[in-house]
Amino acid sequence: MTLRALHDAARRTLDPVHFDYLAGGTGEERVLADNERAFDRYLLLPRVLCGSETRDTAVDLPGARRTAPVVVAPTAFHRLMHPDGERAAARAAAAEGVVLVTGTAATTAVDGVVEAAREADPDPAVWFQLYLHPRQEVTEALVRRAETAGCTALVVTVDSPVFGRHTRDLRNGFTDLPPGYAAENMRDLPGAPPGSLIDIPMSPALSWRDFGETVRMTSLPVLVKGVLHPADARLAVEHGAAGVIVSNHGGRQCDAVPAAVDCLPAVVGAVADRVPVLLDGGVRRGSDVAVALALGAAAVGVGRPVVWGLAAGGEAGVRAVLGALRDEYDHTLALCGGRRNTDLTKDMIVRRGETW
Ligand SMILES: Cc1cc2nc3c(=O)[nH]c(=O)nc-3n(C[C@H](O)[C@H](O)[C@H](O)COP(=O)(O)O)c2cc1C
Ligand SMILES: CCCCCCC(=O)C(=O)O
Repeated sequence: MTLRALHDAARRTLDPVHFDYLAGGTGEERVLADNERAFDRYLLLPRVLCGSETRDTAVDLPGARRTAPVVVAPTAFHRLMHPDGERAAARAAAAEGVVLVTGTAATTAVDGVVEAAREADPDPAVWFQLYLHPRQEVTEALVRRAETAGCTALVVTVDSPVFGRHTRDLRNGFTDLPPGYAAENMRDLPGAPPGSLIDIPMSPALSWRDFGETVRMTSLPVLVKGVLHPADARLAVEHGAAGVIVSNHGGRQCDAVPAAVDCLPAVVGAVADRVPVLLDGGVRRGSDVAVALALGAAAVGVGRPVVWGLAAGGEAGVRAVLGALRDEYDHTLALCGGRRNTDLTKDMIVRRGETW
């Protein structure tokens, strides 16, 4: 099935309020639209007579050597989308040989997510996405939970000093999870009675110092997610980040920022000689993966399409999305004369309408 067909199937399957939560963005959804549209502005300039019969798309990322430069970006509340929720996504990602990022707001606790990934691959790569808690002991408890579960890296999301105003959710009155669903990682944390949950508060008072303290509390590599400004990418590396994810949260935070891919070259210029730079936002086809890699990304994250697959077909649906992206990417790499990811280089990018 094509990604478009899976999107349509997800729309037919899901409660419209939950579909809106998945599909929507902040404000007038300008950034959401631009993330996808921006990829149309980049074209690939193939090289010829330099390819090979088979290609090696493997990638080395912090805490993970995987078979394709695609990462399942953290998306909250999978059990709203399919009864098997995060477990289905984890099995699919592990079976397809890609990193899965599960998160603070997952509806399955991180140990269950890693356990499910191990059903498909005894040595999976599951990263844990962390919203830093204003109380450091809560952040630390979440870090220990991820370490104990077997996560191989942490991802700290820094683009959410306050929660974005998701227009569709506000219109729909979708402000809380329905009964029977919870952000399970927030259960039994310090300061809460046994068995109870605590909130995931956003705090604009968090700083690079808090990020640095998180890096120091673990031996796992810590990536930072949600960087657009090259100066922040440099600060992230100075404070110990093992990788930088260029992201505007899929157009769900500030509705006046550039498309993620347009921010990639400056961040690559700032730090890619020191740490891997990843990108997410608007990746919908294998050629988008190739463009991002040619612009200097080590890998791309994919958010909504994975959840379309999950809603439409559970584990098989997620595998269909990841398999399609991998096949299209491999095909594009072949068409560009590449043998491996690093054969895609910046000189192979032209901007639509510009001469070079
Ligand atoms: C439904 C949904 C939930 C999300 N939840 C989180 C989250 O809990 N933590 C986080 O860091 N990013 C979250 N994101 C942002 C994604 O990780 C990612 O940045 C974004 O989806 C990429 O854009 P794409 O959907 O166009 O691929 C979420 C995105 C969506 C669509
Ligand atoms: C206060 C609950 C936090 C959920 C965060 C989910 C998210 O990041 C999103 O974009 O939605």
